[in-house]
Amino acid sequence: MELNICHLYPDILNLYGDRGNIITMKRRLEGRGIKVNIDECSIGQPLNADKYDIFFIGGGQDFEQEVLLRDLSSGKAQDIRTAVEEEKTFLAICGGYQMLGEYYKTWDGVQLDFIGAIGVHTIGAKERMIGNYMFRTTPESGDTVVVGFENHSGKTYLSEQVAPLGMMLSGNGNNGEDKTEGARYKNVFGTYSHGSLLPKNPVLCDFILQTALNHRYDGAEPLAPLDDTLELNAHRYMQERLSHNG
Ligand SMILES: NC(=O)CC[C@H](N)C(=O)O
Repeated sequence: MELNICHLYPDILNLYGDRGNIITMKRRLEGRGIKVNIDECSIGQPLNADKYDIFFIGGGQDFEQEVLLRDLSSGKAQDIRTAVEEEKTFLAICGGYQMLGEYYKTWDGVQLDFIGAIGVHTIGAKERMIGNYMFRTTPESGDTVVVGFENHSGKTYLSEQVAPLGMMLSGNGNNGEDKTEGARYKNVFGTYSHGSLLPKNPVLCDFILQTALNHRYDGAEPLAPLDDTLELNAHRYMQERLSHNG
C-alpha cells in the first residue's frame, strides 16, 4: 500500500512547527510498511490534485493568508473544492483551516474572501486566543482527547452542514463562545491546534491516516499498533496539566 501526501504552501504556512505533522504521518505510515510520497506545492506551482490522498495545510498569519489569495483564485481553489467533495483527506491547521472556509473578516475590518470548500467563516477579534488547550473529538472523529496549542484572533463559526471536530475541555477553540473546536466536513479535519498536533496525539493521527487508507483502498485493514510510549507520555503530561486549569 502507499499514500500520496501534498503539503500545500509549506514555505508560507508553517507556524509553530506545523511541518511536524507531515513527519509524523510519514513515520507512522512507514512504521506499518506503507509507502509514503510527499510533494510540496506552493505559489505558482500547479496542483495535480488527483494524485493525492492527503492534503496538509499549516497555519499562517493574516498577512500570509492575504498573500495567497491570488494564487488560490488562479485555479487551486477550485482544485481544492473538488478534492474535498471527492472525500479526499485534508488536515488544515489554524490559518489553513480558516482558508478552507468562506471568508475571514480581520479585526481591523479587511475582508479576505477564501475558497469556500467548507461552510465556516471567521471574524477577527481584537483580543487573541492564545495558550495550551484540550478538546475531545466527536465520535465521528475518533472520540479521543486532543492536546494542543492555539494562537488566533479569528473566531470561527460553523454552518449547519459542518460538524465540529470536537468539543472544548480547556481553552477557546473555534470562537471561545460555543465550546466547539475545529471542523469536520466529509474527510476534512480543520483545527486550531498547532503545537505540533499529531506528534502528541497519535490516536488522532492514526484516525486521519485510516480515513485516507479507507478512501484509497476498499476494505483496508485497521492500522497495526505502534509503540507509542513516548508520544503518550507527552500527551498524558499535557492532559494532566490542562485538567487542572479547567
Ligand atoms: N495561528 C494562525 O494560523 C493565525 C491565523 C489567523 N491569522 C488568526 O490570527 O486568526
